[in-house]
Amino acid sequence: MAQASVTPTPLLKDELDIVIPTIRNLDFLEMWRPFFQQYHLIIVQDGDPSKTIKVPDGFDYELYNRNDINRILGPKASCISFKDSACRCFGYMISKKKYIFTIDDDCFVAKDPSGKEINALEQHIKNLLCPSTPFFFNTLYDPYRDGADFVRGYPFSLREGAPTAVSHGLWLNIPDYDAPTQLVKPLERNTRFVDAVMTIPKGTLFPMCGMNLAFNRELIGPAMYFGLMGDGQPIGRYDDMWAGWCMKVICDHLGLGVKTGLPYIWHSKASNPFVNLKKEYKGIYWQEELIPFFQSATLPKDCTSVQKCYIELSKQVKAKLGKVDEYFLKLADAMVTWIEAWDELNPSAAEQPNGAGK
Ligand SMILES: O=c1ccn([C@@H]2O[C@H](COP(=O)(O)OP(=O)(O)O[C@H]3O[C@@H](CO)[C@H](O)[C@H]3O)[C@@H](O)[C@H]2O)c(=O)[nH]1
Ligand SMILES: [Mn+2]
Repeated sequence: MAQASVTPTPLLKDELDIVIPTIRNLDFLEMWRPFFQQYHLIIVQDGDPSKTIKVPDGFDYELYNRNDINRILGPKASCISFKDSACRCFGYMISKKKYIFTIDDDCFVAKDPSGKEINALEQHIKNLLCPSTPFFFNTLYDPYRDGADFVRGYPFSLREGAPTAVSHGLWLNIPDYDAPTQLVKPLERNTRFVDAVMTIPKGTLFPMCGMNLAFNRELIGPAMYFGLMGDGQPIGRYDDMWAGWCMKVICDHLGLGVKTGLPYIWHSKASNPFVNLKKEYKGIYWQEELIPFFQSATLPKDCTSVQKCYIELSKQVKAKLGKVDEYFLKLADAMVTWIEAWDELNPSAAEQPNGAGK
């Protein structure tokens, strides 16, 4: 008898939200339909709330514009950026799911060297569902992938690995370069597909890009604040960088893992490098002081939850970065407001030890 074809239920179908920050119609979803249609979308509409964002039929979504954010958060909405992709972190806060995948609306389905379309979401889920190796580097990269393992000399006491909090994907075509690099190399395209996933070692920071990113919201969600960027702020395009530095310090403290590498997406649009330069330039010199701050940041043992870690970090930001620029005094306060808003919207998960969910 012919077997009825059964469509497998996508992994984490009811445990993952896809968060998209946008200022434009979401036609890009058509290309992602085979991979995204079964998942719930959280669309964070930036800019003019009176503009209508068109979403292709057949997708299950909730959409929040600035009016919604102000209505839901009240005065605490001040911590959510306006006119910058940083607004996406509101989607992380309002979600009720265990996992988040966030993607920009100029990111499309890439193909691997064999020409097969890459299901980026599926790869992120694989990355998040298997452990990380932050305490000892495995030279054959991800030991949990099919066809790989721990190499000789890898301590057996460390082979259980650590829970994975973040999966950082990459980009073919337009790489995520800063404005000066973009200006010097306007035609450079990333054509190099590297078939690897690796854990970023404990004690090492990295430049986290928000355009193709997934994370375990119950393990690290409260640390994924994308800061004060865009309208009314002296800096932009450092939203994901700030979140990545805070997140990594907290992951290292709590013994959580962060992976980078597969999956790739196809990044189709180079934003204007001159506009980007205006947004980024303060960040380009501030980061020479920010990185040493994060590299030397330590959190006390009694910081056993992400919220406690984040509040402690905000105190250190206020104490040590205010001398860099008074912006960081404002940012430190916004970090506290973010946690207050997060706990208000997520009372059951508030103050879980080690960031664990309910
Ligand atoms: O004011 C805005 C501008 C854009 N968006 C949405 O955010 C993403 C990213 O926008 P875009 O692709 O135009 O800009 P990029 O320079 O390529 O973005 C990279 O820079 C990072 C820092 O911001 C960002 O995370 C990277 O992807 C799109 O979905 C826009 O619709 C917005 O919400 N508000
Ligand atoms: Mn882009």
